[in-house]
Amino acid sequence: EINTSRYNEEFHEVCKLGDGEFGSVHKCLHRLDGCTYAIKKSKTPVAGSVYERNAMNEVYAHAVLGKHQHVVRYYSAWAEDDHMYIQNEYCNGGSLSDEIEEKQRTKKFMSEADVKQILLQIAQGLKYIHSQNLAHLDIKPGNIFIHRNPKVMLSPESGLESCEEDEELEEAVVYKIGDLGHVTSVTNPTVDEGDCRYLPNELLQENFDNLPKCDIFSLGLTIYEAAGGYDLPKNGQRWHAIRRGELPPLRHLSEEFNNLLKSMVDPDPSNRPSAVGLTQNPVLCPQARK
Ligand SMILES: Cn1cc(CCO)c2c3c(c(-c4ccccc4Cl)cc21)C(=O)NC3=O
Repeated sequence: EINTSRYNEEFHEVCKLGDGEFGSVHKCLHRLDGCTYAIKKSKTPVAGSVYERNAMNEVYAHAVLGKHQHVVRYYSAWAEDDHMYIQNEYCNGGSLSDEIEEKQRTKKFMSEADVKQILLQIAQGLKYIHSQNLAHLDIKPGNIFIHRNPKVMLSPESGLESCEEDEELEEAVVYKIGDLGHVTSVTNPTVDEGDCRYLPNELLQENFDNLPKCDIFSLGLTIYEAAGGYDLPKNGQRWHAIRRGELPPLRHLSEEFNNLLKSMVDPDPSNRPSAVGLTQNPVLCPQARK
């Protein structure tokens, strides 16, 4: 028939998850496999525009970044009725931005242990993205999605606990890097920078020599904000002070953790830890995980 649409045929639209100038994202139930997905619907970008390149970057990046526990999984993308659709893994816990707003509303800070967990998990996601010679370039709370696994009670006699010693046990709360619309190659970048609140100065000066360290800078400010470092400035004196490495220490966090955050936003990218360095940093995990 004329109005056959893969979107409507294959999926039942449950609810809207968000929208913006990019288009809209819905929580959708796949009629056949019974699984829930997040599907972004956006207007077909004008051929040759930066929007088209971003749209293609996003799909290429997802295709290259197959399956990783800390990167939102991609399933499919298609075009129909003058729109583009991308079908991703649905994360049921909202975004880190939602969680930060919740903490600000209830006047509760995240504990140092909580923010260390987020930092370690996202560093693992960045380690994977950077190992594929890609950089994300838009790391921020709104692009980190949360998935909460049901509590699986493994009683010892059940023998269900992981038989493989080194099997990555499903974590109760999993943080995942999403929105790959700004992802670009580290070696021959076509940079369309993300949200200026989280970007290092060198990127705005169009110095693309060390894009992975731009992600580290953005992650540092993301964690600083999650730890209760108030809303970050978009410009002005405070914006420049942070880019001079002046990050006011957070009193409820340890000195060593404050120093780690400070090193992540160092004005000199070479002084910032790499994603690999972060995943091995004893401050984040006493027994440094692999
Ligand atoms: C606004 N919004 C809310 C959510 C659910 C969080 O609990 C969400 C998701 C995604 C995305 C998304 C971002 C960028 C590109 C494509 C998608 Cl589907 C947007 C999302 C995505 O890829 N997976 C999501 O769960």
